[in-house]
Amino acid sequence: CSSRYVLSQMHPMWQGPLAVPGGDRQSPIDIVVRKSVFDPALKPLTAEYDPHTCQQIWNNGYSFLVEYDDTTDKSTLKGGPLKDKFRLCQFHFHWGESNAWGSEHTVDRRLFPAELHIVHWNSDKYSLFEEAVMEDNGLAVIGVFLKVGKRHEGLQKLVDALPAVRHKGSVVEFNRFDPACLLPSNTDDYWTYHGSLTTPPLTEAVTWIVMKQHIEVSHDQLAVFRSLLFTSAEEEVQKSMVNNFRVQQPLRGRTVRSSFS
Ligand SMILES: NS(=O)(=O)c1nccs1
Ligand SMILES: [Zn+2]
Repeated sequence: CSSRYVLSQMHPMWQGPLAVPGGDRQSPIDIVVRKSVFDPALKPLTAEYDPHTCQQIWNNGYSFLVEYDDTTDKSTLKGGPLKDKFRLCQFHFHWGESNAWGSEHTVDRRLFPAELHIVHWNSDKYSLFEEAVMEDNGLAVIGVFLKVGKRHEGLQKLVDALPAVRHKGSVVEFNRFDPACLLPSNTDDYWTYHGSLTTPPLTEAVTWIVMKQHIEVSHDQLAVFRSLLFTSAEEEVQKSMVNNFRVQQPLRGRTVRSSFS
C-alpha cells in the first residue's frame, strides 16, 4: 500500500519536540479503564482479509511494514465503531529493548512489551491512503498488545523473513499472510477513541480500536524484532531497532468508549 508515502517523511527527532498545530486528539494515550464509557451501540468487528493481497515486508527505518495491495476492496474492515468500509493497507509493530516496555498505548498505565497496528483507510470516502490520511474519518487502526509467553505459530513465517530486511530501506517479497491470525481470539471486546497517527505526519485521522485481549509471542520471536536495524547498510554506526514507540499524549477531554461492560 502507499503508506510508504506517509512513513518516508520520518525523521528520528519526530519523537519529542514536534508539536502538531492544534493537536488536541493525539495518540497514543493511557486507557483509564474505569473512565471508559460502555457503548452498547458498538458492534462486533468484521475483518475480512484475503491473504493473497499480501505483497512485501519493508524496513522503513522506523519499524517493519507488511504491506498489502490496497487497489481493490479484497481485504477490508467494517463494523465495530466504523460507519464505512476500510481497506487494509499495512501492519507493523512497536516494541522495546526489554520486555518491560514497548507498547504505545497503555491500560491503566500498564505497559506491554510490544503493540501490533493493523492500518486501514476509508475506501467508501477516499480513493488513496494519502488522501484518507489527511481526513478525520480517514483511517482505522486496530491495536493489539503483545505479551511474552508461548510461541505464536502464525507469526513465525513473518519472523523467519525479517533477517532479509535487517537494514533501513530493504524490501523482501512476502506473500499469503493473513493478518487475522494475529488478532486475539476475542475481538468483540475493545476500546475505541479518535486519535492520530503515532508517527509522522501525526495527522488526527485515526479511529483507534484497541483490543482488550492480548496475544502471546515467544521471547525468541521478539528478539528477532530487536535484531532489526534503524540504519541502512551504508551507515558506519548500526543502531538496533528498539524503543520505536511514541510518548503518550494528553487526552484533552476525549472519551474512550468500550464495547464491553
Ligand atoms: N503507528 S500508526 O499506526 O499510528 C501509523 N503511523 C503512520 C502510518 S500508520
Ligand atoms: Zn504504529
